[in-house]
Amino acid sequence: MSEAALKVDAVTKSYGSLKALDTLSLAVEQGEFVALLGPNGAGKSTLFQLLTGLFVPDEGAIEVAGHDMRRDSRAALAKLGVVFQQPTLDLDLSVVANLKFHARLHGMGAKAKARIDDELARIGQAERAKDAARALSGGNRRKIELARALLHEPALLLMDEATVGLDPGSRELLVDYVHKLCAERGMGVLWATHLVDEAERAHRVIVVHKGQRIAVDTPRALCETTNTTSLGDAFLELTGEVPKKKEETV
Ligand SMILES: Nc1ncnc2c1ncn2[C@@H]1O[C@H](COP(=O)(O)OP(=O)(O)OP(=O)(O)O)[C@@H](O)[C@H]1O
Repeated sequence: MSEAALKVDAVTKSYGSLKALDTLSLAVEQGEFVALLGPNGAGKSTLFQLLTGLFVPDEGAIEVAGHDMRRDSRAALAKLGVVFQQPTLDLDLSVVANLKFHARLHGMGAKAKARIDDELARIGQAERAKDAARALSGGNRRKIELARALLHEPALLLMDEATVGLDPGSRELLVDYVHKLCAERGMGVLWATHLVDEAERAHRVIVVHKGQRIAVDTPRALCETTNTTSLGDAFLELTGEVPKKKEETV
């Protein structure tokens, strides 16, 4: 069997007496789109901080494409692409300069230019290459962040609430594009969200609540086991929390 894009084995992380993650295990196979669905405070951000090497787990292990995050973090991180919830482009730099900076961080050398041109063209942003990032809409900035995350051809793409703040059209486009990436490139995707409609087309959905994995299955199987007819109702049944379908303005 081929190597998993991601393996998380019984990971625990506490802040003082609060267990933000409690012996959480999950896997993402190559070419698989896995949605990590949980209400605010479920522990999704904490998990992503561990997956990106910002913090280490108190217990448990993480492997990216066969590389242990603790023992071989450089190799593990080289196989990882990330789009964070918070914008991370330098708005004063051009689109292409933002991407070149990332390419240098990954030591991409001479092949960087071709990879940048290719990813920008695929995501429909080639003609914006020389524009300042500041001149782009929120949806287009997110596309540039995604193109950047793909430059070094990661085995695993992490999307951390990556649609927050986007209009419904841009949200849908991003979800579609990432599904296509899984199918065409065989990349594993872990898509963290609190929005149930973004998880509906996932190959598998992992429901997390209060730091624990409470269910993992296909959307259809989650409905069957909870005797419900929609993923939203299954989520309510499993967590007791009313699911969110779209960004709510406060
Ligand atoms: N630095 C911290 N110090 C103390 N508690 C924290 C810290 N970061 C997170 N927590 C707590 O840990 C729990 C999990 O938080 P986390 O941010 O990982 O959840 P989340 O699912 O990503 O939610 P959100 O979408 O609101 O960020 C919450 O109860 C949160 O209050």
